[in-house]
Amino acid sequence: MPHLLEIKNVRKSFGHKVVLKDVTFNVPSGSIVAFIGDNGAGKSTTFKAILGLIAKDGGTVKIFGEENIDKHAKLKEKIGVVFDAMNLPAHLTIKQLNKVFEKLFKSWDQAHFYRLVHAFSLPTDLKVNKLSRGMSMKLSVAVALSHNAKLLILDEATGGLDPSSREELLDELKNFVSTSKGGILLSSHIMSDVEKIASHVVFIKDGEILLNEEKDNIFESYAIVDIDEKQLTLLDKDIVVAKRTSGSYFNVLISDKQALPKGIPAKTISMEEVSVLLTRSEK
Ligand SMILES: Nc1ncnc2c1ncn2[C@@H]1O[C@H](COP(=O)(O)OP(=O)(O)OP(=O)(O)O)[C@@H](O)[C@H]1O
Repeated sequence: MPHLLEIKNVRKSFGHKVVLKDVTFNVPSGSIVAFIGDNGAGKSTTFKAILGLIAKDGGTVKIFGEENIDKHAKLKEKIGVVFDAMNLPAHLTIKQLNKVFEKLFKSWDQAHFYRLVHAFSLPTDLKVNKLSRGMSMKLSVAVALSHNAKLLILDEATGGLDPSSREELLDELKNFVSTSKGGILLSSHIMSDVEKIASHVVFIKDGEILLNEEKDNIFESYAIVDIDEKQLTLLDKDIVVAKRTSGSYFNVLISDKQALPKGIPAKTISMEEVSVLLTRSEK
């Protein structure tokens, strides 16, 4: 079975600025892939290239095995999208929106939509332009989750939400994947969210994928070691994922703690530390 989403060697430049360099990764069914990178790393540009909102310079994007999803209206409905600045009709209330989406989507699930609206504590009689930023975000996610999508593409969907709303939303995303066998690609700067729900993590820096790995594998096999130059020479180069100089020491992310030479202790790691080390690593 093809992956829900396959991105292969996608390239994009704006003028002379190369923004995406051979970006390659997949979203398998049943997975939640966290797309992580600093501001300006290329996450939104990748999302736009996936959705055909910008023309890519090269590479392929396959959604549900199809390269030109635009030609398949039925399949397009199976994608739920949440972008930072969503344009939901400003002068409609949630109740009115429900009616619009009922007509727009063949598989609109009103009961599910209202369940989410209540779970997210959203007011049904307030116009969209009177909702707070966090409320609008939750509404966008409720919409994306209510038309029987198989693939969700969420750009910063939990940013700006209070901790309890984030928890609620993450639970709904997990619920979506386990009940629909769908998949989610989400970008996030909140590493605690990534630790909680991601099955895979893809790190991007300056338009280049630095690491594409199953999350559990990172916690089981990866480690960060603080070592001096002499110890660095003892490390098997194949296990060095990223390296950063810190005074006379090196912080090194390695992919196999079993392969560490004796006497070099491995620290337990958090996704936050992995992310910082990867994004600040030297070439
Ligand atoms: N239309 C455009 N024209 C020129 N440069 C652009 C355009 N869109 C994006 N860029 C540049 O591409 C790079 C990647 O931007 P992108 O929005 O993809 O980053 P991001 O990873 O989503 O960042 P953030 O975490 O801040 O949302 C940035 O350097 C940005 O300035």
